[in-house]
Amino acid sequence: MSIHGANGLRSAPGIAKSVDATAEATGSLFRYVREHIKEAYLLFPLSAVLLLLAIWSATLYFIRLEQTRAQRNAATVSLEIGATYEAQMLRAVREIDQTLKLVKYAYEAEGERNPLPRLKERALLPPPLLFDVSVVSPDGGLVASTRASETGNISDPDELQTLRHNDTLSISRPWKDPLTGEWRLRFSRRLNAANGTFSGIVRVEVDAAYFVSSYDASKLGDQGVLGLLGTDGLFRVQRTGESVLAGDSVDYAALVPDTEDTQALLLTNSWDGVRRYTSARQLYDFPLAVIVGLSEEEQLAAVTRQAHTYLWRAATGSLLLVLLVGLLSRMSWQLAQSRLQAAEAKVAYAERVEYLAYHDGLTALPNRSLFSKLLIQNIQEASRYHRQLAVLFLDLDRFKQINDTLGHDAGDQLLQEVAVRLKACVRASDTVARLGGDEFVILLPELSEDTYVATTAQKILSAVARPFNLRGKEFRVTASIGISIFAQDGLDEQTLKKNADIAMYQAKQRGKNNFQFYSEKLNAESLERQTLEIGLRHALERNEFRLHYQAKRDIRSGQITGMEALLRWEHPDLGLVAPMQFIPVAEETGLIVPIGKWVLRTACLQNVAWQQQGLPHLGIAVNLTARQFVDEHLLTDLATILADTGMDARLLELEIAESLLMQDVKKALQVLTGLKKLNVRIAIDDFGTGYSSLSALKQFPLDAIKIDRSFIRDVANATEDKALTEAIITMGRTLSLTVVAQGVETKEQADFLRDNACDEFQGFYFNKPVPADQFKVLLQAQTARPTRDS
Ligand SMILES: Nc1nc2c(ncn2[C@@H]2O[C@H](COP(=O)(O)O[C@H]3[C@@H](O)[C@H](n4cnc5c(=O)[nH]c(N)nc54)O[C@@H]3COP(=O)(O)O)[C@@H](O)[C@H]2O)c(=O)[nH]1
Repeated sequence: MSIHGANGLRSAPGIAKSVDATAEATGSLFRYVREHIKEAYLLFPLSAVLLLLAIWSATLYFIRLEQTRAQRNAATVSLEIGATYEAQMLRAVREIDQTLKLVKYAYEAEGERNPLPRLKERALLPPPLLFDVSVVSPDGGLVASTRASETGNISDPDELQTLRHNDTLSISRPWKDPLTGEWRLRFSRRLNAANGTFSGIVRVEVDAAYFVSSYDASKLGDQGVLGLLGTDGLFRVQRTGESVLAGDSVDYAALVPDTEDTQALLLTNSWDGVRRYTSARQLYDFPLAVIVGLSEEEQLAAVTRQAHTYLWRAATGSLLLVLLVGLLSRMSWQLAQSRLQAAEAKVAYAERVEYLAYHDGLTALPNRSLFSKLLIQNIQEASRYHRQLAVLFLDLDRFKQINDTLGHDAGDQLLQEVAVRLKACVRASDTVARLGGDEFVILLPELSEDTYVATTAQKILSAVARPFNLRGKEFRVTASIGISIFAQDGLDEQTLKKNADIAMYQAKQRGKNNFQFYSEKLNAESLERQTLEIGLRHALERNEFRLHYQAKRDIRSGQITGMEALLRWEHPDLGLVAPMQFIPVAEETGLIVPIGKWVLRTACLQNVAWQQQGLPHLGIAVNLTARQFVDEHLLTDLATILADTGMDARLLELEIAESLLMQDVKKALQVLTGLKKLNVRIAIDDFGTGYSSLSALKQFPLDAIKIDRSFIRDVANATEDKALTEAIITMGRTLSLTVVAQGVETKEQADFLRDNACDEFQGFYFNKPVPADQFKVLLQAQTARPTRDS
């Protein structure tokens, strides 16, 4: 707050505020001007203001100059006229006084009672047209006069009274002649008798206009004044233009300077209120002063007109300049604005481009690039301050299914909702990003508590698991999360992301809807899986797959009744890879579909080849996985393969796991019916593990069941397994299905199955899976010498 005044009084807060605000506004204005001074829209007006200042300064200067000159001139003229007028009046009054003195002399010295005729005769009197000379008795009676007939007021008691006691020149008050209406003046002197007593007066009467007859309108104008003022302050006569007046009273002392130095003063004349350059001079020896006045308005009229012309021109010029500058400034402003707008649009565009470069268009979350940058920054900080951070890799578990069944719009809606839920689960300082598809990644830069990561991961799982409302229906998805921690699981961005991905994969493997922390063990598994996956992608084209064949034998005769084609992968580095290792990877990646087609085609070709070689026409079984089973092209592909290879469909058996059929009975029935129409045989694989209902089994168009190896393993000893195996065989027989026991490894197992009327065996006890050439030998041997196992 500011303190004003020496008394230390503080100003009121409101005033101080408004002063501050004004100062601030002024400061901002100056700053703005300073920053934009080079802009034409400011430069033009500023230059124009300077130019206007110059124009108006010059105009006003010249006007003032001319006014001063005119004023001086008016004063000078007033003085000059005054000097001339003074001389005229002095002469006129002196002449009048001379006449009075002459008559007085004639009266007193020569004793003439009426000297007027003699003096007139000798032409010593002034012209009678203008002057009336009279002799008046002490009582005011007219003794003699040059006027033919004396009219009007001939006796003036004041005048008589004054001269009775004084022997001076008396000048009367002006009086108006009642006959002519003209103002008149009388000049008188005392007449003495021989003994010196008052004997009357001699008088000269004059038309007052005589004294202002020198009024020259060319010099004095219409409003000038010429006047004869008595020392008593009474105008004896005054003339303005054609108007002759008398009798006005003024302050003599104020009007007539008591000095030799006469000046013309600009005064408002009290008798008519007109401002005039007024000069006044007292007449030497007489109680009179001459007054000359030049009207200010008239004297300055020309200058005023000139000034108006100057002002008009300056105003016109200023207006034109303002208009021109206004126009130029406006154009320049518009140009600057459009430049500014273009620049702003450019900046906005750049910002938009940058935003798009770093954000996901669907969820508005940071994208992969931005996440990488943030992760790198946070790793640097965590490293500097010896802190931990966590990267959570999240993948939705059933997203593809929702996308496929509900469409991409619903999928997008789901992803947006997931993004919102994820953000709600973390702190503002954490980062949620979308990498693409249904993959999200979360950065927890500060792990305040040991349990924070796990708590957050669990919170996320719960949030995602809550139902989503898509297209008016409730849907549920789950998520799998992999977690890597800096610095224990990686020191750089790539490693942390990769390890979180590995952990996420493990979470998927472990049943989904869970989270896993990265570990070295996980890494090893992941590496192996990666190696397999990479190799699998090229295995077909590199012709690395082989088929081995395992015999199925009749339980009584021991004759080979058929065979199962089993896939093998000859990996260039890993050697022969077992199907249990690579088939799950092929299933997950979808590679099982082309690989499965290759198996079907190869098995059929081989079977047809053996038939053509004269070997027995035996059935051949091929396994189908879940993905193959639901593949929409399965039936057409199969029909094509059968047609291409010339394989008898009735000799081809497809083995489908019981658990797979039971997942979706309706769908299974639909596919099995289609397969059946192609005349292929259908066998339920791993029977006993899938908890089939009898009603479902009855619906399916089946040909065989293969009792799962786990029952056979202890069938000779375990009572429960015996009972179950017996029950399965009975059920198979009831449904008229061929019952095959798989995984038979011992004589005891074979005996038990034979005793319980199982139809066929398959297992190492008889044959292991072998390559085609070796299996051919088996077939040839059987053709030559039928065998019997008993
Ligand atoms: N979709 C496809 N699945 C296939 C294909 N080839 C194989 N598989 C599946 O891989 C699983 C493992 O097969 P594999 O390692 O070949 O094992 C088979 C036999 O070697 C094994 N077997 C046979 N007799 C015995 C035995 O006495 N003891 C014992 N421990 N193992 C034995 O059983 C496997 C065949 O089982 P099954 O298919 O249930 O008849 C396997 O589950 C195959 O399904 C393929 O081309 N496509």
